[in-house]
Amino acid sequence: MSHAVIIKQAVKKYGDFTALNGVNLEMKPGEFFTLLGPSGCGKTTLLRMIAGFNSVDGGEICFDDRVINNLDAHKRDIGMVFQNYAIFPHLTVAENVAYGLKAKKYPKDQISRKVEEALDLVQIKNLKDRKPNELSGGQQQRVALARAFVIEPGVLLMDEPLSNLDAKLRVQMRTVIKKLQRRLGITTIYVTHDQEEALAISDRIAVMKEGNIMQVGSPEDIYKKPANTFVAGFIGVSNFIDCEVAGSDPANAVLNIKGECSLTCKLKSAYTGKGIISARPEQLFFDEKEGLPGKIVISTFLGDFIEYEIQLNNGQTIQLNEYTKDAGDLRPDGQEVRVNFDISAVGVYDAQTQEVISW
Ligand SMILES: Nc1ncnc2c1ncn2[C@@H]1O[C@H](COP(=O)(O)OP(=O)(O)OP(=O)(O)O)[C@@H](O)[C@H]1O
Repeated sequence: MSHAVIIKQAVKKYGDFTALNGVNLEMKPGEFFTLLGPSGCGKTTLLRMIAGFNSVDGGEICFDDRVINNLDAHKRDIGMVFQNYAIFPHLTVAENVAYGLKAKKYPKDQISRKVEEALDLVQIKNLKDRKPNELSGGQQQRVALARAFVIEPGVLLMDEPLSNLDAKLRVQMRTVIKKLQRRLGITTIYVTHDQEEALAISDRIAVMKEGNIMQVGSPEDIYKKPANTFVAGFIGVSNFIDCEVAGSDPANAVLNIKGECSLTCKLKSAYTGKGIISARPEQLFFDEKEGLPGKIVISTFLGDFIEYEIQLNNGQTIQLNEYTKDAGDLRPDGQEVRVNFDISAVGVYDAQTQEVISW
């Protein structure tokens, strides 16, 4: 049965260095949950704590309502898939997949049936008698996957399982993993530093930075409503535009962008001071009358959209994407333009705390 995984105030220290700084997370049974963040933010450390390979220096790791801090890794009801596959080189594909079932002393006929089913699910039944060195990277990762889920663990842990594959195979394999997870319904915790992969594969994502959780949400939430400028900058592309916020009345706050443009928006609460507007390239558009004045530095035709790099008169460089089907003729480099956006669609952040303040 799939477990809920609950992390309460988890702390990990390596000497003086704090790798996890009181992390709280709750993964629901059957959920595909991704830990996403730049290199060194603590993703693998947290995954290894859940697996039982890292000790817990503070807080609790729970499967359902059971604290498992001190439970041995092999008693935790987990399956694990690593970046480097970690399949046994001297065993055939079928023997690799059967390994965990043998250890659990399943009867022989059940083992061969389960192995057949697992190999069928990852579509490598025809390779069952091969040794790992006779397989491609993608095929080896399918073996590792089958070996992990065949034992029907309550939680499946995956640490950058696709990062050794080439770009095309990575995209194929993430669909294989997603479909498989949906079908099996095993709670899955997936580590990656690739934001596109995280958006594509997850039910929910926790974005991490320096041992802290910056935001938890669905891929759509995280992309459309970043809680802070770190998430806005890490997931997709964001243009950050400085402004002054006069928001003593939060229902009618006025944003002033270097005297060139004044906008009103709704804030969560009263705030007056320096602000940052974060707008996605596709949220910006050309406006003949209003908006921020600037000049096109370079235009790049990319098929389905055109990417414009624009230098604003206030000195900032921004990126505006226009979908080809909505665009007129390609605008030439050097053209003077005005750039506008719908203030209710973009995020406004407190320049000091970097947290979102707009409604
Ligand atoms: N055994 C260790 N001893 C000392 N420091 C460690 C140890 N393991 C990890 N760290 C440090 O803890 C921090 C978090 O490491 P971790 O491997 O969890 O990061 P990560 O987010 O998984 O990064 P990556 O994407 O590069 O794998 C890093 O700064 C790392 O140098």
